[in-house]
Amino acid sequence: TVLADNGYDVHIWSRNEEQVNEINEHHTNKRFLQEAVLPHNLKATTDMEEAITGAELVLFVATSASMREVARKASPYITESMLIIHATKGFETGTLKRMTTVLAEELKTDPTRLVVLSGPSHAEEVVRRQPTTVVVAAENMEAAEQAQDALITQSFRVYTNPDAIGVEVAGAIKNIIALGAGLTDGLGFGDNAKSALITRGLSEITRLGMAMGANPLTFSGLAGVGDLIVTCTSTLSRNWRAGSMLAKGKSLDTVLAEMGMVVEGVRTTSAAHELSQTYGVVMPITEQLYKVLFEGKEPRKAAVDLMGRGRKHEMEDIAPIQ
Ligand SMILES: NC(=O)C1=CN([C@@H]2O[C@H](COP(=O)(O)OP(=O)(O)OC[C@H]3O[C@@H](n4cnc5c(N)ncnc54)[C@H](O)[C@@H]3O)[C@@H](O)[C@H]2O)C=CC1
Ligand SMILES: O=C(CO)COP(=O)(O)O
Repeated sequence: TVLADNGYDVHIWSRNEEQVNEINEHHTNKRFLQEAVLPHNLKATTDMEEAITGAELVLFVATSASMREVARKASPYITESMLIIHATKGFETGTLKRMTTVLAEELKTDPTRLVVLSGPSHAEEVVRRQPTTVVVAAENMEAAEQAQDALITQSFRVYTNPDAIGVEVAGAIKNIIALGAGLTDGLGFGDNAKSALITRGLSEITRLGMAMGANPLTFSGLAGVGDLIVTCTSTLSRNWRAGSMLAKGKSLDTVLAEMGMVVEGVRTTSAAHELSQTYGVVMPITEQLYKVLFEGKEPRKAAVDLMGRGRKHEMEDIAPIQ
Protein backbone atom coordinates (compact mmCIF):
# COMPACT_ATOMS: atom_id res chain seq x y z
CA THR A 1 0.00 0.00 0.00
CA VAL A 2 2.92 2.36 0.75
CA LEU A 3 4.38 1.87 -2.74
CA ALA A 4 0.94 2.08 -4.34
CA ASP A 5 0.30 5.36 -2.49
CA ASN A 6 3.49 6.65 -4.14
CA GLY A 7 2.01 5.91 -7.56
CA TYR A 8 3.78 2.62 -8.36
CA ASP A 9 1.88 -0.17 -10.07
CA VAL A 10 2.42 -2.87 -7.48
CA HIS A 11 2.33 -6.60 -8.24
CA ILE A 12 2.10 -8.84 -5.18
CA TRP A 13 3.19 -12.44 -5.62
CA SER A 14 1.48 -15.08 -3.49
CA ARG A 15 1.29 -18.87 -3.78
CA ASN A 16 -2.31 -18.73 -2.57
CA GLU A 17 -4.79 -18.42 -5.46
CA GLU A 18 -7.75 -17.65 -3.19
CA GLN A 19 -5.88 -14.73 -1.62
CA VAL A 20 -4.81 -13.47 -5.07
CA ASN A 21 -8.43 -13.53 -6.28
CA GLU A 22 -9.63 -11.75 -3.14
CA ILE A 23 -7.06 -8.95 -3.61
CA ASN A 24 -7.85 -8.54 -7.33
CA GLU A 25 -11.64 -8.80 -7.10
CA HIS A 26 -12.45 -7.26 -3.70
CA HIS A 27 -9.30 -5.24 -2.90
CA THR A 28 -9.13 -6.78 0.55
CA ASN A 29 -6.94 -9.31 2.39
CA LYS A 30 -9.32 -10.06 5.27
CA ARG A 31 -7.44 -12.88 6.99
CA PHE A 32 -4.40 -10.66 7.54
CA LEU A 33 -5.64 -7.06 7.27
CA GLN A 34 -9.29 -7.26 8.35
CA GLU A 35 -11.49 -4.54 6.74
CA ALA A 36 -8.68 -2.54 5.07
CA VAL A 37 -9.40 -1.56 1.45
CA LEU A 38 -6.32 -1.97 -0.73
CA PRO A 39 -5.40 0.50 -3.51
CA HIS A 40 -6.61 -0.38 -7.01
CA ASN A 41 -3.08 -0.04 -8.46
CA LEU A 42 -2.06 -3.03 -6.33
CA LYS A 43 -2.62 -6.33 -8.14
CA ALA A 44 -1.84 -9.87 -7.07
CA THR A 45 -0.65 -12.87 -9.06
CA THR A 46 0.53 -16.44 -8.47
CA ASP A 47 2.93 -16.07 -11.43
CA MET A 48 6.41 -14.97 -10.29
CA GLU A 49 7.51 -14.05 -13.82
CA GLU A 50 4.49 -11.77 -14.23
CA ALA A 51 5.06 -10.23 -10.79
CA ILE A 52 8.71 -9.34 -11.36
CA THR A 53 9.33 -8.80 -15.08
CA GLY A 54 9.81 -5.09 -15.79
CA ALA A 55 9.89 -4.09 -12.11
CA GLU A 56 12.06 -1.21 -10.88
CA LEU A 57 12.03 -2.48 -7.32
CA VAL A 58 11.41 -5.88 -5.71
CA LEU A 59 10.39 -6.02 -2.05
CA PHE A 60 10.81 -9.42 -0.36
CA VAL A 61 8.55 -9.95 2.67
CA ALA A 62 8.75 -13.73 2.95
CA THR A 63 9.08 -15.33 6.38
CA SER A 64 12.69 -16.11 7.34
CA ALA A 65 11.89 -19.82 6.93
CA SER A 66 10.74 -19.34 3.32
CA MET A 67 13.11 -16.58 2.16
CA ARG A 68 15.57 -18.88 0.37
CA GLU A 69 12.80 -20.80 -1.41
CA VAL A 70 10.98 -17.61 -2.49
CA ALA A 71 14.25 -15.91 -3.58
CA ARG A 72 15.18 -18.98 -5.63
CA LYS A 73 11.82 -18.81 -7.41
CA ALA A 74 12.30 -15.09 -8.07
CA SER A 75 15.93 -15.33 -9.15
CA PRO A 76 15.45 -16.06 -12.91
CA TYR A 77 13.51 -12.81 -13.34
CA ILE A 78 15.77 -10.48 -11.32
CA THR A 79 17.99 -8.10 -13.31
CA GLU A 80 20.91 -5.92 -12.20
CA SER A 81 18.97 -2.68 -12.51
CA MET A 82 16.30 -3.70 -9.97
CA LEU A 83 16.48 -2.30 -6.47
CA ILE A 84 16.11 -5.18 -4.00
CA ILE A 85 14.67 -4.54 -0.53
CA HIS A 86 13.63 -6.99 2.18
CA ALA A 87 11.58 -6.55 5.36
CA THR A 88 12.05 -10.00 6.90
CA LYS A 89 13.06 -10.32 10.56
CA GLY A 90 15.06 -13.44 11.37
CA PHE A 91 18.03 -15.67 10.52
CA GLU A 92 18.09 -18.77 8.32
CA THR A 93 17.71 -21.89 10.47
CA GLY A 94 20.75 -24.16 10.28
CA THR A 95 23.12 -21.79 8.47
CA LEU A 96 22.37 -18.86 10.85
CA LYS A 97 22.78 -16.53 7.86
CA ARG A 98 21.28 -13.05 7.77
CA MET A 99 18.54 -12.49 5.20
CA THR A 100 20.73 -10.25 3.00
CA THR A 101 23.25 -13.09 2.78
CA VAL A 102 20.52 -15.53 1.74
CA LEU A 103 19.24 -13.05 -0.87
CA ALA A 104 22.73 -12.29 -2.21
CA GLU A 105 23.41 -16.00 -2.63
CA GLU A 106 20.12 -16.79 -4.36
CA LEU A 107 19.84 -13.66 -6.52
CA LYS A 108 23.59 -13.56 -7.31
CA THR A 109 23.53 -9.84 -6.75
CA ASP A 110 25.86 -7.25 -5.17
CA PRO A 111 25.27 -7.63 -1.40
CA THR A 112 26.21 -3.99 -0.70
CA ARG A 113 23.18 -2.83 -2.75
CA LEU A 114 20.66 -5.01 -0.87
CA VAL A 115 18.43 -2.86 1.32
CA VAL A 116 17.00 -3.89 4.70
CA LEU A 117 13.70 -2.28 5.71
CA SER A 118 12.93 -2.44 9.44
CA GLY A 119 11.55 -0.55 12.42
CA PRO A 120 8.34 -0.30 14.45
CA SER A 121 5.73 -0.99 11.77
CA HIS A 122 2.79 -3.24 12.47
CA ALA A 123 1.13 -3.88 9.10
CA GLU A 124 -2.35 -3.33 10.57
CA GLU A 125 -1.43 0.32 11.30
CA VAL A 126 0.59 0.95 8.13
CA VAL A 127 -2.38 -0.07 5.97
CA ARG A 128 -4.56 2.44 7.88
CA ARG A 129 -1.98 5.17 7.07
CA GLN A 130 -1.27 5.74 10.74
CA PRO A 131 2.05 7.61 11.29
CA THR A 132 4.90 5.12 11.06
CA THR A 133 8.69 5.58 10.94
CA VAL A 134 11.13 3.02 9.60
CA VAL A 135 14.76 2.72 8.54
CA VAL A 136 16.23 1.47 5.27
CA ALA A 137 19.80 0.23 5.53
CA ALA A 138 22.37 -0.72 2.92
CA GLU A 139 26.14 -0.53 2.80
CA ASN A 140 25.69 1.32 -0.47
CA MET A 141 24.00 4.56 0.61
CA GLU A 142 22.80 5.30 -2.91
CA ALA A 143 20.71 2.11 -2.77
CA ALA A 144 19.37 3.08 0.69
CA GLU A 145 18.43 6.54 -0.62
CA GLN A 146 16.65 5.02 -3.64
CA ALA A 147 14.62 2.89 -1.23
CA GLN A 148 13.89 5.98 0.88
CA ASP A 149 12.63 7.83 -2.22
CA ALA A 150 10.40 4.93 -3.24
CA LEU A 151 8.86 4.35 0.19
CA ILE A 152 8.54 7.73 1.91
CA THR A 153 4.97 9.08 2.17
CA GLN A 154 3.10 11.54 4.41
CA SER A 155 2.31 8.73 6.86
CA PHE A 156 5.37 6.51 6.33
CA ARG A 157 8.59 8.34 7.20
CA VAL A 158 11.77 6.58 6.09
CA TYR A 159 15.29 7.17 7.47
CA THR A 160 18.51 5.78 5.96
CA ASN A 161 21.37 4.00 7.73
CA PRO A 162 24.51 2.39 6.22
CA ASP A 163 24.54 -0.34 8.93
CA ALA A 164 22.63 -3.20 7.28
CA ILE A 165 24.10 -5.75 9.72
CA GLY A 166 22.92 -3.78 12.78
CA VAL A 167 19.44 -3.22 11.37
CA GLU A 168 19.06 -6.93 10.53
CA VAL A 169 20.34 -8.13 13.90
CA ALA A 170 18.09 -5.67 15.78
CA GLY A 171 14.99 -6.64 13.76
CA ALA A 172 15.60 -10.33 14.37
CA ILE A 173 16.51 -10.34 18.06
CA LYS A 174 13.79 -7.93 19.19
CA ASN A 175 11.30 -10.73 18.51
CA ILE A 176 12.94 -12.84 21.24
CA ILE A 177 12.56 -9.96 23.68
CA ALA A 178 8.92 -9.46 22.59
CA LEU A 179 8.20 -13.13 23.38
CA GLY A 180 9.80 -12.53 26.79
CA ALA A 181 7.68 -9.39 27.33
CA GLY A 182 4.53 -11.41 26.57
CA LEU A 183 5.69 -13.99 29.10
CA THR A 184 6.29 -11.42 31.86
CA ASP A 185 2.90 -9.79 31.20
CA GLY A 186 1.23 -13.21 31.07
CA LEU A 187 2.81 -14.14 34.40
CA GLY A 188 1.30 -11.01 35.93
CA PHE A 189 4.57 -9.13 36.51
CA GLY A 190 4.46 -5.34 36.39
CA ASP A 191 5.86 -2.53 34.30
CA ASN A 192 9.20 -2.68 36.15
CA ALA A 193 9.77 -6.21 34.90
CA LYS A 194 8.88 -5.34 31.31
CA SER A 195 11.08 -2.25 31.31
CA ALA A 196 13.93 -4.36 32.67
CA LEU A 197 13.43 -6.95 29.96
CA ILE A 198 13.37 -4.33 27.19
CA THR A 199 16.49 -2.58 28.47
CA ARG A 200 18.53 -5.69 29.23
CA GLY A 201 17.26 -7.12 25.93
CA LEU A 202 18.75 -4.10 24.21
CA SER A 203 22.11 -4.91 25.87
CA GLU A 204 21.86 -8.44 24.52
CA ILE A 205 21.07 -7.19 21.01
CA THR A 206 23.96 -4.71 21.22
CA ARG A 207 26.49 -7.31 22.38
CA LEU A 208 25.59 -9.78 19.63
CA GLY A 209 25.37 -7.03 17.01
CA MET A 210 28.79 -5.64 17.89
CA ALA A 211 30.31 -9.13 17.69
CA MET A 212 28.76 -9.52 14.23
CA GLY A 213 30.18 -6.19 13.02
CA ALA A 214 27.32 -3.74 13.67
CA ASN A 215 27.56 -0.11 14.82
CA PRO A 216 26.23 -0.08 18.43
CA LEU A 217 24.48 3.28 17.82
CA THR A 218 22.11 1.57 15.36
CA PHE A 219 20.47 -0.18 18.33
CA SER A 220 19.29 3.11 19.83
CA GLY A 221 17.47 3.80 16.55
CA LEU A 222 14.20 2.68 14.98
CA ALA A 223 15.29 -0.90 14.29
CA GLY A 224 16.47 -1.33 17.90
CA VAL A 225 14.72 0.70 20.61
CA GLY A 226 11.86 1.64 18.25
CA ASP A 227 10.90 -1.91 17.35
CA LEU A 228 11.50 -3.16 20.91
CA ILE A 229 8.97 -0.64 22.22
CA VAL A 230 6.30 -1.51 19.65
CA THR A 231 6.62 -5.28 19.87
CA CYS A 232 7.00 -5.46 23.65
CA THR A 233 4.06 -3.15 24.40
CA SER A 234 1.51 -3.73 21.63
CA THR A 235 -1.18 -6.40 21.61
CA LEU A 236 -0.79 -6.37 17.79
CA SER A 237 2.57 -8.13 18.21
CA ARG A 238 2.34 -11.82 17.40
CA ASN A 239 5.51 -12.46 19.40
CA TRP A 240 4.10 -10.67 22.47
CA ARG A 241 0.80 -12.56 22.11
CA ALA A 242 2.60 -15.89 21.77
CA GLY A 243 4.59 -15.17 24.94
CA SER A 244 1.49 -14.28 26.93
CA MET A 245 -0.24 -17.48 25.77
CA LEU A 246 2.79 -19.56 26.79
CA ALA A 247 2.68 -17.97 30.25
CA LYS A 248 -0.91 -19.22 30.61
CA GLY A 249 0.41 -22.76 30.22
CA LYS A 250 -0.38 -23.45 26.55
CA SER A 251 2.14 -25.62 24.70
CA LEU A 252 4.30 -24.08 21.97
CA ASP A 253 2.54 -26.20 19.30
CA THR A 254 -0.90 -25.01 20.47
CA VAL A 255 0.21 -21.38 20.54
CA LEU A 256 1.64 -21.53 17.00
CA ALA A 257 -1.45 -23.30 15.67
CA GLU A 258 -3.80 -20.76 17.28
CA MET A 259 -1.73 -17.85 15.98
CA GLY A 260 -1.97 -18.94 12.32
CA MET A 261 0.67 -16.36 11.39
CA VAL A 262 4.43 -16.43 11.69
CA VAL A 263 5.96 -15.97 15.17
CA GLU A 264 9.54 -15.27 14.07
CA GLY A 265 10.86 -15.09 17.63
CA VAL A 266 10.59 -18.87 18.06
CA ARG A 267 13.06 -19.80 15.30
CA THR A 268 15.15 -16.75 16.14
CA THR A 269 15.55 -17.89 19.75
CA SER A 270 17.05 -21.11 18.49
CA ALA A 271 19.31 -19.30 15.98
CA ALA A 272 20.44 -16.67 18.52
CA HIS A 273 21.15 -19.38 21.09
CA GLU A 274 23.60 -20.89 18.57
CA LEU A 275 24.96 -17.48 17.49
CA SER A 276 25.70 -16.57 21.12
CA GLN A 277 27.90 -19.66 21.34
CA THR A 278 29.54 -19.07 17.94
CA TYR A 279 30.45 -15.47 18.82
CA GLY A 280 31.07 -16.10 22.54
CA VAL A 281 28.43 -13.52 23.55
CA VAL A 282 26.51 -13.78 26.83
CA MET A 283 22.73 -13.67 26.10
CA PRO A 284 20.92 -14.59 29.34
CA ILE A 285 17.37 -13.68 28.23
CA THR A 286 17.79 -15.67 25.00
CA GLU A 287 19.21 -18.59 26.98
CA GLN A 288 16.27 -18.66 29.41
CA LEU A 289 13.74 -18.30 26.59
CA TYR A 290 15.42 -21.18 24.75
CA LYS A 291 14.92 -23.35 27.84
CA VAL A 292 11.25 -22.31 28.14
CA LEU A 293 10.49 -22.89 24.43
CA PHE A 294 12.49 -26.02 23.72
CA GLU A 295 13.32 -27.68 27.06
CA GLY A 296 10.02 -27.30 28.92
CA LYS A 297 11.35 -24.93 31.62
CA GLU A 298 8.68 -23.20 33.72
CA PRO A 299 8.55 -19.48 32.72
CA ARG A 300 8.39 -18.42 36.37
CA LYS A 301 11.58 -20.39 37.11
CA ALA A 302 13.26 -18.70 34.12
CA ALA A 303 12.41 -15.29 35.64
CA VAL A 304 13.82 -16.36 39.03
CA ASP A 305 17.05 -17.53 37.37
CA LEU A 306 17.42 -14.25 35.43
CA MET A 307 16.97 -12.22 38.63
CA GLY A 308 19.41 -14.43 40.53
CA ARG A 309 22.39 -14.13 38.14
CA GLY A 310 25.76 -13.00 39.46
CA ARG A 311 26.35 -9.26 39.96
CA LYS A 312 27.25 -7.34 36.79
CA HIS A 313 28.43 -3.95 35.61
CA GLU A 314 25.59 -2.44 33.52
CA MET A 315 27.73 -1.91 30.41
CA GLU A 316 29.77 -5.11 30.72
CA ASP A 317 31.00 -6.31 27.29
CA ILE A 318 29.65 -3.10 25.66
CA ALA A 319 31.76 -0.23 27.00
CA PRO A 320 35.01 -0.31 29.00
CA ILE A 321 34.54 -0.13 32.78
CA GLN A 322 36.07 3.23 33.93
N1 LIG B 1 3.26 -8.23 9.99
C1 LIG B 1 4.01 -7.18 10.34
O1 LIG B 1 3.50 -6.18 10.89
C2 LIG B 1 5.46 -7.16 10.06
C3 LIG B 1 6.13 -8.28 9.64
N2 LIG B 1 7.47 -8.22 9.39
C4 LIG B 1 8.21 -9.39 8.97
O2 LIG B 1 7.77 -9.81 7.67
C5 LIG B 1 7.95 -11.22 7.53
C6 LIG B 1 6.64 -11.85 7.09
O3 LIG B 1 5.71 -11.58 8.11
P1 LIG B 1 4.14 -11.55 7.89
O4 LIG B 1 3.80 -11.22 6.49
O5 LIG B 1 3.59 -10.69 8.94
O6 LIG B 1 3.79 -13.06 8.20
P2 LIG B 1 2.38 -13.82 7.99
O7 LIG B 1 2.48 -15.09 8.75
O8 LIG B 1 1.28 -12.87 8.29
O9 LIG B 1 2.35 -14.09 6.42
C7 LIG B 1 3.34 -14.89 5.83
C8 LIG B 1 2.81 -15.34 4.48
O10 LIG B 1 3.86 -16.09 3.85
C9 LIG B 1 3.26 -17.23 3.24
N3 LIG B 1 4.31 -18.25 3.11
C10 LIG B 1 4.87 -19.01 4.08
N4 LIG B 1 5.76 -19.87 3.55
C11 LIG B 1 5.78 -19.65 2.21
C12 LIG B 1 6.46 -20.23 1.10
N5 LIG B 1 7.35 -21.21 1.30
N6 LIG B 1 6.21 -19.76 -0.13
C13 LIG B 1 5.32 -18.77 -0.31
N7 LIG B 1 4.62 -18.18 0.68
C14 LIG B 1 4.85 -18.61 1.93
C15 LIG B 1 2.16 -17.62 4.22
O11 LIG B 1 1.20 -18.44 3.57
C16 LIG B 1 1.59 -16.24 4.58
O12 LIG B 1 0.64 -15.82 3.64
C17 LIG B 1 8.42 -11.72 8.92
O13 LIG B 1 9.82 -11.89 8.90
C18 LIG B 1 8.03 -10.60 9.86
O14 LIG B 1 8.87 -10.54 11.01
C19 LIG B 1 8.17 -7.06 9.49
C20 LIG B 1 7.55 -5.91 9.89
C21 LIG B 1 6.17 -5.88 10.24
O1 LIG C 1 8.10 -6.60 13.52
C1 LIG C 1 6.95 -6.25 13.69
C2 LIG C 1 6.56 -4.84 13.88
O2 LIG C 1 7.62 -3.96 13.65
C3 LIG C 1 5.90 -7.30 13.79
O3 LIG C 1 6.03 -7.90 15.02
P1 LIG C 1 5.28 -9.28 15.35
O4 LIG C 1 5.86 -10.29 14.39
O5 LIG C 1 5.62 -9.56 16.78
O6 LIG C 1 3.83 -9.06 15.11
